[in-house]
Amino acid sequence: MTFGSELTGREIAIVDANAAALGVTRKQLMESAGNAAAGVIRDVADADDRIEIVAGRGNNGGDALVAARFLGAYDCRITLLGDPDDIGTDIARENWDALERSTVETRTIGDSTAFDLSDPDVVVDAMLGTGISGALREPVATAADTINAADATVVSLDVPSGLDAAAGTLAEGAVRPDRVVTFHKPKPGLSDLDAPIEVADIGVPPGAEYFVERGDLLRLDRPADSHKGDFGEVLVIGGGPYTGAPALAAQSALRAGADLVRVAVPAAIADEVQGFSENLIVRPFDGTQLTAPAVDPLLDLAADHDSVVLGPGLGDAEATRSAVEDLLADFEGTAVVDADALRVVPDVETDASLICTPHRGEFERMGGRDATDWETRAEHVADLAAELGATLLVKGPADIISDGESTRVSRTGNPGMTVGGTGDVLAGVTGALAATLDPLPAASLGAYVTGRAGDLVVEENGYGLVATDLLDRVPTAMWSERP
Ligand SMILES: NC(=O)C1=CN([C@@H]2O[C@H](COP(=O)(O)OP(=O)(O)OC[C@H]3O[C@@H](n4cnc5c(N)ncnc54)[C@H](O)[C@@H]3O)[C@@H](O)[C@H]2O)[C@@H](O)CC1
Ligand SMILES: [K+]
Repeated sequence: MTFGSELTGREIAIVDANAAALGVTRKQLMESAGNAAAGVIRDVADADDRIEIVAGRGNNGGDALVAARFLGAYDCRITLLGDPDDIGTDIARENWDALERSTVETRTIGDSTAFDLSDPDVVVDAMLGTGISGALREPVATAADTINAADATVVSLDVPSGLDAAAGTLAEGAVRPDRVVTFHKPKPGLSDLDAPIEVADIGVPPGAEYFVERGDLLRLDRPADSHKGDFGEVLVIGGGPYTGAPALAAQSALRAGADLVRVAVPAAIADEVQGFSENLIVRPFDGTQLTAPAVDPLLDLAADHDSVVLGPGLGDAEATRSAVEDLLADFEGTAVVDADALRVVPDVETDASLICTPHRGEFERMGGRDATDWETRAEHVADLAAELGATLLVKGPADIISDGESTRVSRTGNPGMTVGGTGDVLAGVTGALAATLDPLPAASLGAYVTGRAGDLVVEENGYGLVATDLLDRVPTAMWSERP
């Protein structure tokens, strides 16, 4: 299991979009949800019972419209709260249209004063599901009061209307059901209810929570009222024997949306690094490579950033290795650790939250066990992540991401990306994402976005990709394919 045992509103949207990316449309899921709901309703209803289905204009209502088709043998009436023209989604509207052409009795009520129930035995509450926002508005509020006052068995679909599944709290006047049939997984707040809860399997494809897919992009948010600083400041520490790597990581962090990126490199190469781009803010430290005297000033600088990318181009000199060790030992923030800096991770005690980005060889040098198939390797990645207390992103044809508790697999990317420098791009992108997201989603999206950027390059140009090609595809991969 990769997501939690309960899904919040955003996670449901992610799983739903990932299911679509894996070939199972939301309409198919709605069909299964409606069918499962009808099964529970048949369970509570006698053959000659009168069933009132109260549907809202969102997909929660859509589920009930499907259920009504499966309940053709019953004396069943559907009430749509609001105007059919205002039905919020195509799939709910298609199901409404289908019902209207059928023999099922339908009516629409827009005005709360007109809401009534005709003494039903069973009421199906499908006014609001996980799409609720704020306090109950009319006509839902009055309908909920009427349903709560009715002498009928109330079955809520997915959640009782009025339960805010993001917060796990009940709005005032929420429906008080006798039974709940919830779809795919329990939602926060359901376990606090008195009513029995059934979880219906609606055919979400296995893998929708495991694979990192397009739906995961829904974790990215850039609201219109954003301020400078909301998307984080990133410090890249690298360079010495190599100059291009830290510059590439820093530019990638900028492309991935960080507000500000500083790149700390040895003074001897500062001009050369600056020469790669006028967008870079270079912060030199003394010397030709990272050594002990730079550690304290770098720790001070790092404390002012939301995340650090440590490693690109540092090289493997002994003095650098022990400086990296000292740096990590005293750092308490979030760091993406890449390249030669990875060597010290198994031996270092740190309070920092680390995201390590080894390729397979580096993973084995860190103590990870190899495997010929990626499913087994995924277990080994989880084992080492748990042992190290770090998040690992192990690069390969399928990137495996684990924090020891949850494991994800990203399948974007292509053989053209074995070229030098793509690892620096991944580290920079992940560093930018880690400035605002938790380590596991940051690393998962870092892998997905960098791989997808590489796929976009290859789709356009064919193979012969170089790492700098990825830079301007990073924003495209992040934003233009967001569901
Ligand atoms: N994987 C999924 O995401 C699936 C979701 N399904 C269903 O889809 C539901 C979510 O659908 P939607 O996202 O369309 O949202 P909902 O159907 O839960 O609610 C959206 C509607 O409620 C109105 N509304 C929101 N807050 C209100 C308030 N406080 N007072 C009165 N009206 C309010 C909105 O204007 C909108 O018309 C789930 O609960 C579930 O029943 C199922 O079809 C199966 C698959
Ligand atoms: K409901």
